[in-house]
Amino acid sequence: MPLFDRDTSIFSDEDVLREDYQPESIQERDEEIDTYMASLQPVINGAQPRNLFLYGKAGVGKTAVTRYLLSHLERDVDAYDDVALTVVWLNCNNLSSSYQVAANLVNELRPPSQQISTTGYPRQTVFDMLYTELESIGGTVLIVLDEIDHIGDDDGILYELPRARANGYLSSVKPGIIGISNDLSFHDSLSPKVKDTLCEEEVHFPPYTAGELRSILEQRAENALYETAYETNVLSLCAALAAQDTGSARQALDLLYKAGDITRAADETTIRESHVRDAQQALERGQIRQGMMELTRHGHLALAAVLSIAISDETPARVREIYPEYSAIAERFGTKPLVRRRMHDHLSDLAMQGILKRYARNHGRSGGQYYEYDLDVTLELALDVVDELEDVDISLEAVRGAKLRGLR
Ligand SMILES: Nc1ncnc2c1ncn2[C@@H]1O[C@H](COP(=O)(O)OP(=O)(O)OP(=O)(O)O)[C@@H](O)[C@H]1O
Repeated sequence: MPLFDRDTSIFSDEDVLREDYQPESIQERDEEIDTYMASLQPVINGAQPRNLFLYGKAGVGKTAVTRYLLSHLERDVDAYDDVALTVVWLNCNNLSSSYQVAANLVNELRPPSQQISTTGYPRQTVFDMLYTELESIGGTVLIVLDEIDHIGDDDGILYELPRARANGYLSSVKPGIIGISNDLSFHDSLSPKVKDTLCEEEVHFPPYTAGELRSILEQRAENALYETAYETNVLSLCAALAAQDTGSARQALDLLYKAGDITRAADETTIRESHVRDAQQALERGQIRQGMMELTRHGHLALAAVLSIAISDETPARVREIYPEYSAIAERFGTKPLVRRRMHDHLSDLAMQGILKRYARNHGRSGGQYYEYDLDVTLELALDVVDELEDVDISLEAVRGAKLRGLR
């Protein structure tokens, strides 16, 4: 008897639920697609492309829609002899300057044997190399810069590249930039010059509603799961949970995939609501674990302080109550405590990551505001995760100690 055998009851093609799967059609984004297509129209007309800025939170379809439209555009330009389109994708994660973006673009355009070092050249040299590469391609070149917000303040390339033709650096190529960002504040932080150029056209992708997520899930489930693999309300539940939390299609798809996994692991043949709820907990745990793993030492210490206060049932707690606990734990583990304000920065970061919850309170008549913090996840979950993090940071030992005290 084989050790492994094929899945015959849950997944007919589980790859369809994976992150990198490109759906053949896009659901529920008609308005955004209309605006997007209008912005791409000059390309098929053989004109200079417009620059485009797409923004919206994670998982709301920016990449999926871009891939879908650009693959159609690449196919459709074939019908016109006078348009040659090249699409270049660059993820700007970890690229924090125009120089780095330009150098990485050069490498995207060059064969592996002619790659350049991404440091050490004068800025203009790298830009000149980029212009040379673009000229050698010719035609229309659409440059998709995903996670463009990583470029930060050093955003000159977003102005210079689209203007390169007008400024005489390029002649045989028509470049256009498609910038994608899930940092909603990036748009406001752009300099007016860059904003005018890059944001010539803008498409905002709002979070999905439960109904929209349901139709995205229906389309995927049809190809990914056997017809009898799930109870009817399962898709609605995944859609509702994701809509209440983030409005992200990625989250909804992850929930369904995980629920299928849990069902399969339990040797059952039908995904039910309880599997979705278990999946939600498992994913949440995974996220918290990831968030905790990535904390700095002082992040761990600040979290340890809140956890130990939560164990004594004294949360929400004010910063001035958390600070002595934090300092005591830090000293116990041989780390010099930060000043209160800096520890507070760590508490804010933990709140941003969804590990802590922050409440702004007002001092009665005297005015002024102060903050209180509490766990944003159940104490049980946080402690379980901490228990699993055997090798993380010694500071979390403090929490284990507190846990034992609490149990006594
Ligand atoms: N309208 C849609 N129709 C079908 N599938 C979709 C739709 N929107 C999103 N998806 C799917 O959801 C997942 C996440 O979408 P996508 O990667 O496009 O999000 P994003 O907005 O680019 O997120 P991020 O900013 O994190 O990169 C992908 O698997 C994608 O195929």
